[in-house]
Amino acid sequence: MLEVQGVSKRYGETVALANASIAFRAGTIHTILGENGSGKSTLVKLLSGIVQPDSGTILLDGAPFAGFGPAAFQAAGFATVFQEVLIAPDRSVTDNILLGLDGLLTRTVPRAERRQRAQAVLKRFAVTEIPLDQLAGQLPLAVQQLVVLARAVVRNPRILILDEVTAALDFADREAVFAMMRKLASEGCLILFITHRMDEVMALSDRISVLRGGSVVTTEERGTSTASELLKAMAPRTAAELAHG
Ligand SMILES: Nc1ncnc2c1ncn2[C@@H]1O[C@H](COP(=O)(O)OP(=O)(O)OP(=O)(O)O)[C@@H](O)[C@H]1O
Repeated sequence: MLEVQGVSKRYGETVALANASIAFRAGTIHTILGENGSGKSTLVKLLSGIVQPDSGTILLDGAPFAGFGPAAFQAAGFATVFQEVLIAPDRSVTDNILLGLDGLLTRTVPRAERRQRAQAVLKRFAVTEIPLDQLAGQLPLAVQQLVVLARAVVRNPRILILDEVTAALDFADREAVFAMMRKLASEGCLILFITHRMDEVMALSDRISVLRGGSVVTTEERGTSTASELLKAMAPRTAAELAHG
């Protein structure tokens, strides 16, 4: 469904991605694992239309995807929730969620229906009650992250990219987000999941790719490697130091 083929990206002297290739499958939760600086964020930015590769190709449904810029990627069904909470602080929760939809639609849909749509999408995963009319900037950071997640989900994306989004959430909301991820995947959505937490990786992933120094070390099915084998693939030296105390 989605494939990156031989993708490279440098920032000056720094190689962020080096000839990286991963084939993703629809209807899976595909985790990207890697230490800080291994290229995860660069891959996320590439698949969000924010950075362009120096070389290599993105294939969507078997054809090279020529679009550039966030709007082109969104139109093709990609939705990304970034690690940094990108909220419009002076707009209501409802407005923030419906920012995910077409601008014209959000202006023409009556207020009551706008609230209903925002409520419906939040119900899919937020346990915390979120006041729809409150200015989003006044909410705690974890709640803001749920609002941003709702903005992505309201678009019914084919490809949902979640970059460290669960870190700030409390336990109940995190579990609810995981349940939603599983449900979306069962409906055919591809979910790219970026996390540092090995328990989440082992519990949720259908497939796992490990990045190291911008290269893809492995792409494998869940259960192929143990958590410590994955850690070793991510950071062989750290894993060896841990093993030898
Ligand atoms: N805009 C930039 N300018 C210069 N170097 C950059 C830029 N963005 C990323 N890099 C470098 O590229 C490499 C890969 O970074 P990237 O952010 O993709 O890694 P990451 O695995 O997402 O790390 P983190 O977990 O810290 O977000 C790093 O060495 C980083 O310092």
